[in-house]
Amino acid sequence: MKRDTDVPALHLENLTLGYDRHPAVHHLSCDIASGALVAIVGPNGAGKSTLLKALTGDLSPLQGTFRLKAGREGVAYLPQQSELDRSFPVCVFDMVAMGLWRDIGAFGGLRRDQAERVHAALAAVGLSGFESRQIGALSGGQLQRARFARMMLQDAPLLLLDEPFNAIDTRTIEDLVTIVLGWHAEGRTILAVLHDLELVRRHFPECLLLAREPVGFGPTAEVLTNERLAIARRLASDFDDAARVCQRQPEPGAA
Ligand SMILES: Nc1ncnc2c1ncn2[C@@H]1O[C@H](COP(=O)(O)OP(=O)(O)OP(=O)(O)O)[C@@H](O)[C@H]1O
Repeated sequence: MKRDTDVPALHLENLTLGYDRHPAVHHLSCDIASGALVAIVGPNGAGKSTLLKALTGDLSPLQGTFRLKAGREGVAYLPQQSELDRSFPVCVFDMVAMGLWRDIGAFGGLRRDQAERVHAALAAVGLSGFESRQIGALSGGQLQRARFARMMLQDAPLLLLDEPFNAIDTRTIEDLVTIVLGWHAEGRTILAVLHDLELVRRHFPECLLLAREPVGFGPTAEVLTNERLAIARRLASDFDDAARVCQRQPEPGAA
């Protein structure tokens, strides 16, 4: 009989994704084990954000399928930071409390224990004392800490992080990496789009190298070789953005 731990957190089968019928990611097949800590790496335009968007349900596959062990409601997604994040007239406490929306509903008030959870999440990311600050008045690093606190409260088994350390100073990156490693130690499954290969080699045991198609998936040291990185760069630069949906089948043994 299959044990629960044998079921992958994420099963991708010949997944092809794109916009307006133009493919952006081709023929991606792999199983991500429950509790895995996986970096998604690849050149600009490789399809990394597109993959995360599909996993959140924002984008329907052009071909192929994927299966989430925890279902859609078990996914927490941290998109790339944008100016839009700062434009809402909301204070840090209320923004972080949104991580509890499944428990409290759109218009519910916070119980005392829920408010304590918000304070605890703020403390865990080093933002105690910032509760009543408007989010538009936070630095980029502070805002990212608040977004991590909100994600913490979502308490999801599958976490998708899109460039979580982009434009963040070294000290903040260290603190946020520690939080990610804590989530991993709790048994959550984590997929993070990253560009800093040294950081990936130091902290992420597994890696998916993407260049519109999978170039490698597995232990980071085996995937991030000079040879594979060169293949990824070449594939990304050769890609025809105007191509129609590709009919080519995946090569045997490809990720
Ligand atoms: N909303 C969209 N509509 C049309 N094309 C899009 C859209 N979003 C992304 N694309 C295209 O899909 C391809 C993959 O983009 P994606 O953002 O997934 O790449 P990425 O690997 O995340 O890149 P980066 O490292 O630069 O963030 C690119 O050619 C991009 O122009």
